[in-house]
Amino acid sequence: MASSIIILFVAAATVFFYSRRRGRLPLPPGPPPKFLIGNVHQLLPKKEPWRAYITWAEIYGPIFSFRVPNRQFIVLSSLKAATELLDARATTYSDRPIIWMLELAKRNLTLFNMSFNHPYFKAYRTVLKNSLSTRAIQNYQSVQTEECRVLLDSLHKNPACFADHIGRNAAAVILNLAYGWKVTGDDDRFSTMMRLAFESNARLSLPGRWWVEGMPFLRFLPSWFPGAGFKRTAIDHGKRLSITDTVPFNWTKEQIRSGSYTHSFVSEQLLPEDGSTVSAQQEEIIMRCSQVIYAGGFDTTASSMKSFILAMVLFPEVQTLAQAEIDAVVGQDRFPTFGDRDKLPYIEALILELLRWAPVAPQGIPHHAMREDTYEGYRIPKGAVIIPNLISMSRDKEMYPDPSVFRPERFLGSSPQSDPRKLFFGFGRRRCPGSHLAEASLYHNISCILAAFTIAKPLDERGEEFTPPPEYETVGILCHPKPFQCRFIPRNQDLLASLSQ
Ligand code: HEM
Repeated sequence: MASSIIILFVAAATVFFYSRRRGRLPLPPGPPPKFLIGNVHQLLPKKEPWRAYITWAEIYGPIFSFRVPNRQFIVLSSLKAATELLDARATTYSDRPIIWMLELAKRNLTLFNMSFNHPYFKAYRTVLKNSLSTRAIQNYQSVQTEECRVLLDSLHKNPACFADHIGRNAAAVILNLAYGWKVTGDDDRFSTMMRLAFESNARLSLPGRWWVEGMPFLRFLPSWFPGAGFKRTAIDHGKRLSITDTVPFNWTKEQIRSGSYTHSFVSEQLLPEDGSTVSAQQEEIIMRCSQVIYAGGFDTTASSMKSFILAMVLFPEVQTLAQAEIDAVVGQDRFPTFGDRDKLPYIEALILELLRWAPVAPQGIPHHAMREDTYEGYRIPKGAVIIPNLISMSRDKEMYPDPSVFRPERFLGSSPQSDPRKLFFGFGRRRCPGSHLAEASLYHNISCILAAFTIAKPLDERGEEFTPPPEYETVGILCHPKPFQCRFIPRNQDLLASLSQ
């Protein structure tokens, strides 16, 4: 009896001592906060807090912290810190912070914002993992091939609007894949609806834009109250977003009912091969998955494709090597196909370099610490927002020497540099489920564009080439190259003529 009491006492003392010690650990270093507002005044420019993270990472190292106003942020700027925490301790770090504007808009059930503990979370991830696996996405190669031909034809006929053609291509592939919907023109009904919804979502989730994110008690203000306009904004945008829940999904259901439908993610899920009935709950999960396929796959792929065009303008020697590989393997009398992919290692390395050189989401998507943790002598408080600072990782000189140079050779040879897929598709249980589809789309579009055209610097009014500046703008959490000019010089007129046949 006495020995049990002693053991209990020692155990309790150890727990007490340990928790005290943990409590005493400091937060990671960071810029000194101001009394009430924290570091909000230093997160500039407001739309692009990741620019401040680059500077702070240089000053404070691979793990630093800041506060906005009473929300604690921890920023991970090295692959080591990100994988040791977000991958290796995934059960602690796979939640998402609450975005109050999305809560107010009643958008908390989309996968991007859904809590790791939500009963639907696992089901969502399983559906997406299975339907976007390397094997499953082969079903969509014909859609990607067909839409790539439309893209090449548009680039040939109207090269000045290349960014619009790229956007249309990304939307067309995703809408066809998700719902079996064929985009027909520039004012396509579903493309427009989804784009507007996407803009609403980006606006509501803009980091640093809304006071309520740092002072959640503001959400209790009645919407008529002076200064509570943010609540009305959330509700208005929420209505616009909710249309995308039902309209495309019900359209596909209607097509299935009529007996004439195109194979898509939704049709495949609603008509299981074993003939089993889909419950109302499963139907809701399928509907929400189809929505995140669009939300996750549209702007990301479009951004990467625009960065590819920019990279080819800025690094013509890479383009020459890539075209030489395509000519040697594929020849000049047909376009590359998915079947050629394994035989085009330089193109594969070019795609990896594209993911690294131009991170689509420079600050990733924030994670959330579900319990208190310690790392490298620092305390990570429960509830902290964890930012994977992908932009700084992409510029890590030890991992990627000469980081601003676009050099696919980094990923070739006997000692390739660190695989950027470990970073740029995210971490832990929130890792991007669309990575295989994204890479397949990039491969097909990039190899076909390089087979068809040489992308060249634009000409000024004197007919001389000039170099467009590599400038980026941020929309929500995603980055795009700012509009720039370039030329698409046809390499093979016969091949291009075959597109119109
Ligand atoms: C170049 C293309 C793409 C890039 C760079 C990219 C990158 C990312 C990143 C960094 C995350 C956050 C992971 C994390 O929280 O740690 C993410 C999440 C996600 N991505 Fe992608 N992605 C791309 C394409 C796609 C595509 C094509 C789809 C769908 C077809 C997709 C669907 C998603 C979804 C649904 C999530 C949320 C996962 C969750 O919260 O559990 N992405 N992506």
